[in-house]
Amino acid sequence: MTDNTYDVIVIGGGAVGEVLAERVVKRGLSAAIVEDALLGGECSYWACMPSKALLRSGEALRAAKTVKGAAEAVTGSLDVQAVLERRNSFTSGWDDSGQVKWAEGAGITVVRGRARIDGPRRVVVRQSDGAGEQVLEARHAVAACVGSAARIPPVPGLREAGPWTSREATSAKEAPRRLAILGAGPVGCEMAQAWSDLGSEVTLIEMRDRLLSALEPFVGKYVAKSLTEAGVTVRTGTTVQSVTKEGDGPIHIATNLGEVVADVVLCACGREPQTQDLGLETIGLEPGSWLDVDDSLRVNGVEGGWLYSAGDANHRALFTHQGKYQARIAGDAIAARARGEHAAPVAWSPFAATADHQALPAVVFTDPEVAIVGLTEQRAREQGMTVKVAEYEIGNVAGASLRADGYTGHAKIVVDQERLVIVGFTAIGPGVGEILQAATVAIVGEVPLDRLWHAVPAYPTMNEVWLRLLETYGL
Ligand SMILES: Cc1cc2nc3c(=O)[nH]c(=O)nc-3n(C[C@H](O)[C@H](O)[C@H](O)COP(=O)(O)OP(=O)(O)OC[C@H]3O[C@@H](n4cnc5c(N)ncnc54)[C@H](O)[C@@H]3O)c2cc1C
Ligand SMILES: NC(=O)c1ccc[n+]([C@@H]2O[C@H](COP(=O)([O-])OP(=O)(O)OC[C@H]3O[C@@H](n4cnc5c(N)ncnc54)[C@H](O)[C@@H]3O)[C@@H](O)[C@H]2O)c1
Repeated sequence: MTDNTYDVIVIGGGAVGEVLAERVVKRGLSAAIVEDALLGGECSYWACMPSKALLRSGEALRAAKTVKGAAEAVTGSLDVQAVLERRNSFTSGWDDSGQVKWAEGAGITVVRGRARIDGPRRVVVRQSDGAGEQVLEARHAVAACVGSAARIPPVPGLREAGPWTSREATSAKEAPRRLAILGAGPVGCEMAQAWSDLGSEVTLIEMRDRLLSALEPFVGKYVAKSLTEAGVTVRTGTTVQSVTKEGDGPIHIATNLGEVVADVVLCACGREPQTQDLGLETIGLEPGSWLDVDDSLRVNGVEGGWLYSAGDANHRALFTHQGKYQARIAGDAIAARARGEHAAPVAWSPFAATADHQALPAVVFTDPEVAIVGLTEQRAREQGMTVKVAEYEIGNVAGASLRADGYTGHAKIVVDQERLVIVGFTAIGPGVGEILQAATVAIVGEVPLDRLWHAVPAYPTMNEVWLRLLETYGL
């Protein structure tokens, strides 16, 4: 045993790596996190937190405008500088010393540098301070929580135009005059909302025929309508052919439906793995690939089963909350196996991230926001389920009409006809993120509809949509 031996070595100190390290330490193991950049990762500095901070002020302003009495008091517009300063406070000015203090307080060793795997249970770190290389050994497990990076599609001229990725879009210090966004997934739609609120002329370009195309079709229509009303130019079914930028001049984006001119182009076209230089070839895995894991987050195809991966790096569910859930599951599985237990990843046991498959919740923070958990109707049918759906206009419930004059929103449940349980829930409307957990509990708990009928929503809250959905379904 040397000083550089730990029970568990976590590569990547994003939100997910931090939770995994904390979990194993709480279970009595020693742990080191190797982090190359800022401890806290993407979510804290370039993703969830700064993006939501950029969005919140506009949402609050609009919310006040939808309540008569309060609306009359809104006489100004957003203070852009104040919004950006508030965003900066959420990223602690891109300083991770608070996170390092937390980790050390939790009993985790933080090693600064770029890590690569060098054969079984061995990690070599190129130290950030230039001091050379350090070799770490793991007694029980290495967990690769290395996250993901923005994907730049192979469009001629795009890279040369110096596009923004989500990193620049969440950390920019001023609003571009004209912003073109490629891709209308969660990143593209949220950033269109945020920078439009902050004064940019935004054009949102999506190659598919609707926004947020992985979700129920009504979602994309609502978001397109609200973004258009906010002044965003929405172009769906649009293929980018080439991008040209000459000197300091504007960027010209040639598409199948004409040209878009912008000062900045943001690539919001999905994510790619960060495993090119992780040393995967030393253990028989393919560099540059997502890490394929079983339900206990153990990487498949590694002899001895000592390598785990949680969070974006395994490409199961690219959300902070779900990555942290995986980290808790992986941490418990590692600790149990270190005690000599089998820790079989049986569905819904402490050692299986079962919710990744059946109950993945998410909120897209456009205005109105989108809340989803479980399967869409189409996905459920593709999985061979016989389903019946119920839909309801949320504005008809008293709680929603009190919340905003002219509240507009829509909700849908997907019910498995064999088991008579809800397998999917989607809602769009102001504040729907706050009613999502009820759906998650119903799906995870596989609560039978005839029992759910007795879960009475308090009046007058937006939760009453649950009663209306069940009535529309036929109860
Ligand atoms: C704009 C945007 C907004 C988002 N908003 C939300 C949201 O509102 N809610 C939500 O749930 N999700 C959101 N997400 C997704 C969320 O950010 C990710 O799912 C989450 O950050 C993944 O966490 P992670 O720990 O797996 O990876 P990361 O946060 O990427 O952390 C990985 C860490 O590993 C380090 N690293 C990588 N390779 C090495 C190496 N070889 N050696 C040492 N260190 C290494 C990196 O420096 C990094 O710090 C958003 C994503 C984006 C892009
Ligand atoms: N609120 C949240 O929880 C939140 C917010 C942002 C991101 N995220 C996470 O981050 C991940 C990445 O988000 P994302 O939006 O970058 O990826 P995504 O894969 O969800 O969406 C990318 C979009 O870009 C489109 N696209 C791809 N290439 C294109 C091209 N050349 N031209 C035009 N359109 C193109 C795709 O059709 C798709 O609609 C998501 O999977 C999500 O899990 C979550």
